[in-house]
Amino acid sequence: MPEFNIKALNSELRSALQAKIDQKTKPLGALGRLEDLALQIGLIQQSLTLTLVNPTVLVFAADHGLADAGVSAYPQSVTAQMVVNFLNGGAAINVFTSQHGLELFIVDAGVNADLPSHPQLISAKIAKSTRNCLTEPAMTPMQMLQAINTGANLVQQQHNRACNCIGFGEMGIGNTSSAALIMHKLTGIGLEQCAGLGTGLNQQQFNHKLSVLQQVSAQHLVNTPLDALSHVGGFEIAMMVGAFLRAAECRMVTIVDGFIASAALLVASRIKPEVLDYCIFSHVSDEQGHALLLREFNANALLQLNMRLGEGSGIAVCYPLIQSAVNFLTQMASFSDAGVAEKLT
Ligand SMILES: O=C(O)c1ccc[n+]([C@@H]2O[C@H](COP(=O)([O-])O)[C@@H](O)[C@H]2O)c1
Ligand SMILES: Cc1cc2nc[nH]c2cc1C
Repeated sequence: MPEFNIKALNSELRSALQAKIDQKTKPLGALGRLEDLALQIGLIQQSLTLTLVNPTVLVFAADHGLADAGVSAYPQSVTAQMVVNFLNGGAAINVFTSQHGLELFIVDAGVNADLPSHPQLISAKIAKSTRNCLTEPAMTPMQMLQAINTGANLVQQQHNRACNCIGFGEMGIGNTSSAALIMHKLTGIGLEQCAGLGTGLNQQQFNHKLSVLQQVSAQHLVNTPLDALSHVGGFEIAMMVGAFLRAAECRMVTIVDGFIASAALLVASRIKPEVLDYCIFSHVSDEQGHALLLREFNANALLQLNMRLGEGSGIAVCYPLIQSAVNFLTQMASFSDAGVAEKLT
């Protein structure tokens, strides 16, 4: 496992940031959670002058052997088909990233198909799909480490081209099952609360998914977060673990998407709890386990839109709020600039 040198946010600038926020021409506290965001971003960037440079979404795509067990409403082939859709600009994440000026790259972490080369596609396939964890570990420890390293290196490349704000999306038929299993193994919360309807199972199909997940869980004794990741994870999830850790190490503003991304963050945070200091939680997904998982992080997501898409869509949709937080701190007049009288004491 690579070493990640992640510093917890230190509070040195907290009072100066708070003073700057309070001097803006508004009643004290009137920008609510935008003020909390500005403070967090200031502590991440160790500056009173916030910037968002080359904001980027990386979408990690991979297939899951467990999809063979009938745990999703869609066939495995949809993973590759959606990657092609991303490359053609036709998916929700394309629309929302271009709407808000975010860069978008798709990472082939382990899609079960040969994909065309494309300027937005990063080929980093570990294998064509994980193994079916109903019968064997999803990946070898070597594959897991390769995936973690790849995720970290891809974020490093973004950091090297001055990107200081990043989010991770995913695409992988069957990956709500992997995410639920990871959550269950690491938190002890019952599978019936971790699993959900994913891409849209009916009640009977959900019962089947739950019984498959119970069988999987009984097969794998795991003692560490990395054990859970290799036994029941996915290549896209493992890459996101490395990505979250490196983003925090590089002091990047890191935006968290939905249930699957949060399961990756759970693994990362069990390795380095300080990673959470760098995270902004974009939304609460409609996937059943997500609200409970957010509670594990003590997180209060910015949006509740009943979305359950993945792809990084929550990141793109909440990005303008983060921009507003940065912009009010950098562009609003202070009481003295504007000659506005301050609060009566
Ligand atoms: O991000 C979420 O919270 C989320 C919730 C439900 C489904 N998804 C997406 O749906 C796919 C996984 O669903 P499933 O049913 O195949 O496990 C995968 O491509 C995810 O991006 C994503
Ligand atoms: C069509 C489709 C699009 C998706 N995007 C993320 N997960 C997805 C799952 C499906 C099925």
